[in-house]
Amino acid sequence: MISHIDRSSITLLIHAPSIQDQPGLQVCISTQGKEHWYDVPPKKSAIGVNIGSALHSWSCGLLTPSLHRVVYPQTLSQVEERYCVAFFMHPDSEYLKGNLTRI
Ligand SMILES: O=C(O)CCC(=O)C(=O)O
Ligand SMILES: [Fe+2]
Repeated sequence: MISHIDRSSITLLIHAPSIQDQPGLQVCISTQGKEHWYDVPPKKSAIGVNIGSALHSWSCGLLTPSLHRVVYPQTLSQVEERYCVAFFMHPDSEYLKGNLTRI
């Protein structure tokens, strides 16, 4: 999966217990104009939370959306599949269209 920022407000990433140990998700952190990709270690009973572009916009840029990608783990055999359930929380287009004003 190519690098991207989710368009959601937040995204929840859930792995089934039997496949908790499947890596692959990487997050990008930019420092001094250079991109560094870090593995997100899978954690038992954890739910990953991504900030998407909608929440970035609502927060007037205060919250940074996470640039991420999935790289097929070299440790998995070719026949083994990787599973992740992603829940994208999207804003209702009838409601918020702009930024939230700061209080
Ligand atoms: O498979 C994953 O760990 C992340 C999936 C993802 O980033 C997406 O579906 O937008
Ligand atoms: Fe994503």
